[in-house]
Amino acid sequence: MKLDQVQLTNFRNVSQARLNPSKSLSVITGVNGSGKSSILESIYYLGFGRSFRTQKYQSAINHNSDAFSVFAKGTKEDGGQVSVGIERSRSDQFLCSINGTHSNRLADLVSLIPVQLFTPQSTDLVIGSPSERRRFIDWGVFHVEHSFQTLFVQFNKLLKQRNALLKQGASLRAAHNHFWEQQYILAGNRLCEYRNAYTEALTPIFNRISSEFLPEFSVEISYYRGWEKGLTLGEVLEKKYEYDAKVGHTSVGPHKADLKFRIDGVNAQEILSRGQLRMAVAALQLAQTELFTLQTSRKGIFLLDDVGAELDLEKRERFIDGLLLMDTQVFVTAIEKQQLSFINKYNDRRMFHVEHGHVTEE
Ligand SMILES: Nc1ncnc2c1ncn2[C@@H]1O[C@H](COP(=O)(O)OP(=O)(O)OP(=O)(O)O)[C@@H](O)[C@H]1O
Repeated sequence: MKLDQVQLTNFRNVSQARLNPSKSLSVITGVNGSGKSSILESIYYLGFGRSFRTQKYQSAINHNSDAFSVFAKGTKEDGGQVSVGIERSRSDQFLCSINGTHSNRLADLVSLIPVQLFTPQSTDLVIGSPSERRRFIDWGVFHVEHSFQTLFVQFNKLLKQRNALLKQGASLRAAHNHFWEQQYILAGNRLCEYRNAYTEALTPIFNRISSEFLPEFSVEISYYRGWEKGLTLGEVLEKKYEYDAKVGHTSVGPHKADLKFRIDGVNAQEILSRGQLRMAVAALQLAQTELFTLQTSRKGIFLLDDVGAELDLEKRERFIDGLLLMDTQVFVTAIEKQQLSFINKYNDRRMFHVEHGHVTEE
Protein backbone atom coordinates (compact mmCIF):
# COMPACT_ATOMS: atom_id res chain seq x y z
CA MET A 1 0.00 0.00 0.00
CA LYS A 2 1.12 3.54 -0.68
CA LEU A 3 -0.08 6.57 1.15
CA ASP A 4 -1.78 9.29 -0.92
CA GLN A 5 -2.49 11.57 2.00
CA VAL A 6 -1.44 11.85 5.63
CA GLN A 7 -3.22 14.14 8.07
CA LEU A 8 -1.93 14.88 11.57
CA THR A 9 -3.81 16.66 14.32
CA ASN A 10 -2.16 17.72 17.57
CA PHE A 11 0.72 15.34 17.08
CA ARG A 12 3.64 16.80 19.08
CA ASN A 13 4.28 20.35 17.79
CA VAL A 14 2.18 19.78 14.65
CA SER A 15 -1.31 21.14 15.38
CA GLN A 16 -2.62 20.48 11.91
CA ALA A 17 -0.87 19.23 8.79
CA ARG A 18 -1.92 17.57 5.60
CA LEU A 19 0.64 16.08 3.24
CA ASN A 20 0.09 14.52 -0.14
CA PRO A 21 3.29 12.53 -0.41
CA SER A 22 4.94 11.22 -3.52
CA LYS A 23 4.30 7.54 -4.27
CA SER A 24 8.02 7.34 -4.59
CA LEU A 25 10.19 9.78 -2.58
CA SER A 26 9.11 12.50 -0.17
CA VAL A 27 11.78 14.66 1.40
CA ILE A 28 11.01 16.63 4.55
CA THR A 29 13.48 19.34 5.53
CA GLY A 30 13.59 21.78 8.44
CA VAL A 31 15.85 22.98 11.22
CA ASN A 32 16.34 21.08 14.49
CA GLY A 33 13.12 20.85 16.45
CA SER A 34 10.90 21.96 13.56
CA GLY A 35 8.83 18.75 13.52
CA LYS A 36 10.36 16.52 10.81
CA SER A 37 10.69 13.41 12.97
CA SER A 38 7.20 13.97 14.35
CA ILE A 39 5.79 13.53 10.86
CA LEU A 40 7.65 10.24 10.43
CA GLU A 41 6.62 9.22 13.94
CA SER A 42 2.96 9.75 13.03
CA ILE A 43 3.28 7.49 9.97
CA TYR A 44 5.11 4.96 12.13
CA TYR A 45 2.13 5.07 14.49
CA LEU A 46 -0.10 3.81 11.69
CA GLY A 47 2.31 0.96 11.00
CA PHE A 48 2.91 -0.12 14.59
CA GLY A 49 0.26 1.46 16.81
CA ARG A 50 3.01 3.01 18.90
CA SER A 51 5.84 5.51 18.74
CA PHE A 52 9.46 4.72 17.90
CA ARG A 53 10.65 7.38 20.36
CA THR A 54 8.79 6.67 23.56
CA GLN A 55 6.69 4.11 25.39
CA LYS A 56 4.61 6.96 26.82
CA TYR A 57 1.97 7.65 24.22
CA GLN A 58 1.00 10.87 26.09
CA SER A 59 4.33 12.40 25.01
CA ALA A 60 3.13 12.54 21.43
CA ILE A 61 -0.08 14.44 22.28
CA ASN A 62 0.36 18.16 21.72
CA HIS A 63 0.92 19.96 25.05
CA ASN A 64 -2.21 22.08 24.47
CA SER A 65 -4.46 19.23 23.51
CA ASP A 66 -6.13 16.14 24.97
CA ALA A 67 -5.68 13.82 22.03
CA PHE A 68 -3.82 13.35 18.78
CA SER A 69 -5.02 11.74 15.59
CA VAL A 70 -3.37 10.52 12.42
CA PHE A 71 -5.42 9.72 9.34
CA ALA A 72 -4.20 8.45 6.03
CA LYS A 73 -5.65 7.58 2.67
CA GLY A 74 -3.86 5.04 0.58
CA THR A 75 -4.01 2.90 -2.51
CA LYS A 76 -3.50 -0.84 -2.29
CA GLU A 77 -1.60 -2.87 -4.86
CA ASP A 78 -4.90 -4.00 -6.43
CA GLY A 79 -5.94 -0.36 -6.86
CA GLY A 80 -8.39 -0.41 -3.93
CA GLN A 81 -8.62 2.72 -1.80
CA VAL A 82 -8.18 2.50 1.95
CA SER A 83 -8.57 5.11 4.65
CA VAL A 84 -7.16 4.45 8.08
CA GLY A 85 -6.97 6.41 11.28
CA ILE A 86 -5.65 6.27 14.78
CA GLU A 87 -6.51 8.44 17.74
CA ARG A 88 -5.13 8.51 21.27
CA SER A 89 -6.32 10.58 24.16
CA ARG A 90 -4.81 11.44 27.53
CA SER A 91 -7.53 9.31 29.15
CA ASP A 92 -5.94 6.31 27.41
CA GLN A 93 -8.64 6.00 24.80
CA PHE A 94 -7.28 4.25 21.77
CA LEU A 95 -9.32 4.28 18.59
CA CYS A 96 -8.40 2.94 15.23
CA SER A 97 -10.51 2.86 12.13
CA ILE A 98 -10.34 1.24 8.73
CA ASN A 99 -12.52 2.63 5.96
CA GLY A 100 -14.64 4.48 8.48
CA THR A 101 -15.33 1.45 10.66
CA HIS A 102 -13.89 1.35 14.14
CA SER A 103 -11.68 -1.63 14.77
CA ASN A 104 -10.60 -3.08 18.09
CA ARG A 105 -7.89 -5.10 16.44
CA LEU A 106 -4.80 -3.01 15.99
CA ALA A 107 -3.30 -5.91 14.02
CA ASP A 108 -5.84 -5.27 11.22
CA LEU A 109 -4.60 -1.71 10.80
CA VAL A 110 -0.94 -2.57 11.22
CA SER A 111 -1.12 -5.35 8.63
CA LEU A 112 -2.32 -2.83 6.04
CA ILE A 113 0.58 -0.42 6.57
CA PRO A 114 3.95 -2.17 6.35
CA VAL A 115 6.30 0.45 7.74
CA GLN A 116 10.07 0.19 8.26
CA LEU A 117 12.25 2.74 9.93
CA PHE A 118 15.90 3.78 9.90
CA THR A 119 16.94 6.34 12.50
CA PRO A 120 20.07 7.43 14.36
CA GLN A 121 19.11 4.73 16.92
CA SER A 122 18.93 1.96 14.35
CA THR A 123 22.30 0.51 15.38
CA ASP A 124 20.37 -0.86 18.37
CA LEU A 125 19.27 -3.55 15.98
CA VAL A 126 22.80 -4.97 16.23
CA ILE A 127 24.06 -3.67 19.58
CA GLY A 128 20.76 -3.51 21.48
CA SER A 129 18.94 -6.29 23.29
CA PRO A 130 17.78 -9.47 21.50
CA SER A 131 14.18 -8.25 21.78
CA GLU A 132 14.96 -5.64 19.08
CA ARG A 133 16.08 -8.38 16.74
CA ARG A 134 13.15 -10.64 17.57
CA ARG A 135 10.86 -7.72 16.75
CA PHE A 136 12.70 -7.28 13.46
CA ILE A 137 12.22 -10.94 12.48
CA ASP A 138 8.64 -10.98 13.70
CA TRP A 139 7.78 -7.93 11.58
CA GLY A 140 8.90 -9.87 8.53
CA VAL A 141 6.96 -13.00 9.46
CA PHE A 142 3.86 -11.05 10.53
CA HIS A 143 3.50 -9.42 7.11
CA VAL A 144 3.80 -12.74 5.28
CA GLU A 145 2.16 -15.36 7.48
CA HIS A 146 -1.41 -14.46 8.34
CA SER A 147 -1.61 -16.92 11.23
CA PHE A 148 1.54 -15.55 12.89
CA GLN A 149 -0.15 -12.88 15.00
CA THR A 150 -2.57 -15.36 16.59
CA LEU A 151 0.27 -17.80 17.23
CA PHE A 152 2.44 -15.06 18.73
CA VAL A 153 -0.32 -13.96 21.12
CA GLN A 154 -1.08 -17.58 22.02
CA PHE A 155 2.58 -18.38 22.71
CA ASN A 156 2.99 -15.35 24.96
CA LYS A 157 -0.13 -16.27 26.94
CA LEU A 158 1.17 -19.80 27.42
CA LEU A 159 4.57 -18.48 28.47
CA LYS A 160 2.98 -16.11 30.96
CA GLN A 161 0.90 -18.92 32.39
CA ARG A 162 3.94 -21.23 32.61
CA ASN A 163 5.92 -18.54 34.41
CA ALA A 164 3.04 -17.91 36.82
CA LEU A 165 2.91 -21.63 37.66
CA LEU A 166 6.68 -21.73 38.19
CA LYS A 167 6.47 -18.71 40.44
CA GLN A 168 3.72 -20.34 42.51
CA GLY A 169 5.89 -23.43 42.91
CA ALA A 170 3.37 -25.61 41.06
CA SER A 171 4.63 -28.81 39.49
CA LEU A 172 4.60 -28.68 35.70
CA ARG A 173 5.10 -32.42 35.73
CA ALA A 174 1.71 -32.92 37.37
CA ALA A 175 -0.84 -34.53 35.05
CA HIS A 176 -3.23 -31.55 35.12
CA ASN A 177 -0.45 -29.23 33.86
CA HIS A 178 0.78 -31.63 31.19
CA PHE A 179 -1.70 -30.40 28.59
CA TRP A 180 -0.54 -26.79 28.96
CA GLU A 181 3.11 -27.82 28.81
CA GLN A 182 2.41 -29.60 25.53
CA GLN A 183 0.56 -26.56 24.16
CA TYR A 184 3.53 -24.37 25.10
CA ILE A 185 5.91 -26.71 23.27
CA LEU A 186 3.67 -26.89 20.19
CA ALA A 187 3.26 -23.12 19.94
CA GLY A 188 6.97 -22.57 20.67
CA ASN A 189 8.04 -24.95 17.94
CA ARG A 190 5.74 -23.37 15.37
CA LEU A 191 6.98 -19.88 16.27
CA CYS A 192 10.53 -21.08 15.94
CA GLU A 193 9.88 -22.67 12.54
CA TYR A 194 8.42 -19.43 11.17
CA ARG A 195 11.35 -17.38 12.41
CA ASN A 196 13.88 -19.87 11.18
CA ALA A 197 12.35 -20.03 7.70
CA TYR A 198 12.27 -16.24 7.58
CA THR A 199 15.93 -15.90 8.51
CA GLU A 200 16.91 -18.54 5.96
CA ALA A 201 15.12 -16.61 3.22
CA LEU A 202 16.65 -13.33 4.38
CA THR A 203 20.25 -14.55 4.60
CA PRO A 204 21.23 -14.73 0.89
CA ILE A 205 19.66 -11.31 0.24
CA PHE A 206 21.47 -9.83 3.23
CA ASN A 207 24.77 -11.38 2.10
CA ARG A 208 24.50 -9.76 -1.31
CA ILE A 209 23.54 -6.31 -0.02
CA SER A 210 26.01 -6.45 2.85
CA SER A 211 28.85 -7.14 0.41
CA GLU A 212 27.94 -3.86 -1.34
CA PHE A 213 27.53 -1.79 1.83
CA LEU A 214 30.40 -3.32 3.79
CA PRO A 215 32.70 -4.78 1.15
CA GLU A 216 35.64 -4.98 3.58
CA PHE A 217 33.84 -7.45 5.89
CA SER A 218 31.99 -10.67 5.51
CA VAL A 219 29.13 -10.25 8.00
CA GLU A 220 27.18 -13.42 8.69
CA ILE A 221 23.73 -13.56 10.20
CA SER A 222 22.39 -16.63 11.94
CA TYR A 223 19.27 -17.41 13.89
CA TYR A 224 19.51 -18.57 17.49
CA ARG A 225 16.23 -20.23 18.36
CA GLY A 226 16.46 -19.65 22.11
CA TRP A 227 17.83 -22.97 23.32
CA GLU A 228 20.85 -25.16 22.76
CA LYS A 229 21.45 -27.16 19.62
CA GLY A 230 20.75 -30.87 19.53
CA LEU A 231 17.84 -30.77 21.99
CA THR A 232 14.14 -30.44 21.32
CA LEU A 233 12.20 -27.75 23.14
CA GLY A 234 10.60 -30.44 25.31
CA GLU A 235 14.02 -31.88 26.19
CA VAL A 236 15.56 -28.54 27.07
CA LEU A 237 12.57 -27.58 29.25
CA GLU A 238 13.00 -30.85 31.10
CA LYS A 239 16.74 -30.24 31.45
CA LYS A 240 16.17 -26.74 32.83
CA TYR A 241 13.20 -27.70 34.96
CA GLU A 242 14.91 -27.56 38.36
CA TYR A 243 16.58 -24.25 37.53
CA ASP A 244 13.38 -22.67 36.15
CA ALA A 245 11.43 -23.83 39.21
CA LYS A 246 14.07 -22.20 41.43
CA VAL A 247 14.14 -18.85 39.58
CA GLY A 248 10.40 -18.82 38.89
CA HIS A 249 10.47 -18.27 35.15
CA THR A 250 11.20 -20.05 31.88
CA SER A 251 14.86 -19.56 31.03
CA VAL A 252 14.84 -21.15 27.56
CA GLY A 253 12.56 -21.05 24.54
CA PRO A 254 11.54 -18.85 21.61
CA HIS A 255 11.27 -15.80 23.89
CA LYS A 256 15.07 -15.95 24.11
CA ALA A 257 15.60 -16.17 20.33
CA ASP A 258 18.10 -13.88 18.68
CA LEU A 259 19.68 -12.95 15.39
CA LYS A 260 23.46 -13.13 15.64
CA PHE A 261 25.83 -10.99 13.58
CA ARG A 262 29.32 -12.44 13.24
CA ILE A 263 32.49 -11.69 11.34
CA ASP A 264 34.87 -14.66 11.21
CA GLY A 265 33.10 -16.14 14.21
CA VAL A 266 33.39 -12.95 16.33
CA ASN A 267 30.40 -10.80 17.34
CA ALA A 268 30.14 -8.03 14.74
CA GLN A 269 29.68 -5.37 17.42
CA GLU A 270 33.18 -6.15 18.71
CA ILE A 271 34.67 -5.33 15.32
CA LEU A 272 32.54 -2.81 13.47
CA SER A 273 32.78 0.95 13.98
CA ARG A 274 29.58 2.88 14.62
CA GLY A 275 29.39 3.94 10.99
CA GLN A 276 30.00 0.38 9.85
CA LEU A 277 27.29 -0.86 12.20
CA ARG A 278 24.92 1.54 10.46
CA MET A 279 25.92 0.01 7.13
CA ALA A 280 25.15 -3.45 8.49
CA VAL A 281 21.75 -2.28 9.71
CA ALA A 282 21.05 -0.51 6.40
CA ALA A 283 21.91 -3.75 4.56
CA LEU A 284 19.66 -5.74 6.88
CA GLN A 285 16.75 -3.40 6.40
CA LEU A 286 17.17 -3.26 2.65
CA ALA A 287 17.24 -7.05 2.65
CA GLN A 288 14.01 -7.07 4.65
CA THR A 289 12.38 -4.69 2.18
CA GLU A 290 13.45 -6.88 -0.73
CA LEU A 291 12.18 -10.04 0.94
CA PHE A 292 8.89 -8.36 1.87
CA THR A 293 8.38 -7.28 -1.75
CA LEU A 294 9.31 -10.73 -3.04
CA GLN A 295 7.17 -12.71 -0.63
CA THR A 296 4.06 -10.55 -0.66
CA SER A 297 4.16 -8.68 -3.99
CA ARG A 298 3.20 -5.67 -1.89
CA LYS A 299 4.91 -2.32 -1.50
CA GLY A 300 6.26 -1.13 1.79
CA ILE A 301 6.70 2.30 3.33
CA PHE A 302 10.18 3.23 4.50
CA LEU A 303 10.95 6.08 6.89
CA LEU A 304 14.52 7.39 6.90
CA ASP A 305 15.00 9.80 9.76
CA ASP A 306 17.85 12.30 9.88
CA VAL A 307 19.57 10.75 6.93
CA GLY A 308 22.55 13.13 7.08
CA ALA A 309 23.55 11.94 10.54
CA GLU A 310 23.40 8.35 9.53
CA LEU A 311 25.14 7.54 6.29
CA ASP A 312 27.78 9.17 4.11
CA LEU A 313 26.57 10.75 0.87
CA GLU A 314 27.35 7.76 -1.33
CA LYS A 315 25.59 5.31 1.02
CA ARG A 316 22.60 7.65 1.38
CA GLU A 317 22.19 7.59 -2.37
CA ARG A 318 22.69 3.84 -2.57
CA PHE A 319 20.18 3.20 0.21
CA ILE A 320 17.50 5.39 -1.34
CA ASP A 321 18.23 3.93 -4.80
CA GLY A 322 17.81 0.43 -3.36
CA LEU A 323 14.49 1.26 -1.74
CA LEU A 324 13.09 2.99 -4.81
CA LEU A 325 14.20 0.12 -7.02
CA MET A 326 11.81 -2.06 -5.03
CA ASP A 327 9.07 0.52 -5.56
CA THR A 328 8.97 1.33 -1.85
CA GLN A 329 7.36 4.58 -0.76
CA VAL A 330 10.17 6.48 0.93
CA PHE A 331 10.00 9.39 3.39
CA VAL A 332 13.31 11.05 4.21
CA THR A 333 14.05 13.81 6.71
CA ALA A 334 17.11 16.03 6.55
CA ILE A 335 18.10 19.34 8.05
CA GLU A 336 19.23 20.70 4.70
CA LYS A 337 18.63 19.76 1.10
CA GLN A 338 22.38 19.71 0.51
CA GLN A 339 22.49 16.47 2.50
CA LEU A 340 20.64 14.96 -0.44
CA SER A 341 22.48 16.68 -3.26
CA PHE A 342 21.72 13.74 -5.58
CA ILE A 343 17.91 13.91 -5.38
CA ASN A 344 17.39 15.84 -8.58
CA LYS A 345 17.81 12.54 -10.40
CA TYR A 346 14.52 11.26 -8.94
CA ASN A 347 11.70 12.62 -11.09
CA ASP A 348 8.82 11.54 -8.92
CA ARG A 349 9.83 13.35 -5.73
CA ARG A 350 8.00 15.78 -3.51
CA MET A 351 9.68 18.25 -1.20
CA PHE A 352 8.19 19.45 2.07
CA HIS A 353 9.48 22.00 4.50
CA VAL A 354 8.60 22.15 8.20
CA GLU A 355 8.84 25.27 10.33
CA HIS A 356 7.56 25.29 13.93
CA GLY A 357 5.23 22.39 13.12
CA HIS A 358 3.83 23.98 9.93
CA VAL A 359 4.30 21.87 6.84
CA THR A 360 4.42 23.34 3.35
CA GLU A 361 5.08 21.67 0.05
CA GLU A 362 7.84 23.34 -1.93
N1 LIG B 1 3.80 16.80 23.05
C1 LIG B 1 4.38 17.85 22.47
N2 LIG B 1 3.67 18.99 22.25
C2 LIG B 1 4.24 20.05 21.64
N3 LIG B 1 5.51 20.07 21.20
C3 LIG B 1 6.25 18.95 21.38
C4 LIG B 1 5.73 17.79 22.03
N4 LIG B 1 6.69 16.86 22.07
C5 LIG B 1 7.78 17.39 21.49
N5 LIG B 1 7.52 18.66 21.07
C6 LIG B 1 8.40 19.56 20.34
O1 LIG B 1 8.18 19.30 18.97
C7 LIG B 1 9.28 19.73 18.22
C8 LIG B 1 9.50 18.78 17.10
O2 LIG B 1 10.35 17.73 17.41
P1 LIG B 1 10.92 16.77 16.27
O3 LIG B 1 11.74 15.77 16.98
O4 LIG B 1 9.84 16.32 15.40
O5 LIG B 1 11.85 17.79 15.44
P2 LIG B 1 12.89 17.52 14.27
O6 LIG B 1 12.58 18.53 13.22
O7 LIG B 1 12.87 16.10 13.86
O8 LIG B 1 14.24 17.88 15.00
P3 LIG B 1 15.72 17.31 14.91
O9 LIG B 1 16.26 17.71 13.57
O10 LIG B 1 16.40 18.03 16.00
O11 LIG B 1 15.65 15.83 15.12
C9 LIG B 1 10.43 19.91 19.21
O12 LIG B 1 10.66 21.29 19.32
C10 LIG B 1 9.87 19.37 20.50
O13 LIG B 1 10.34 20.05 21.63
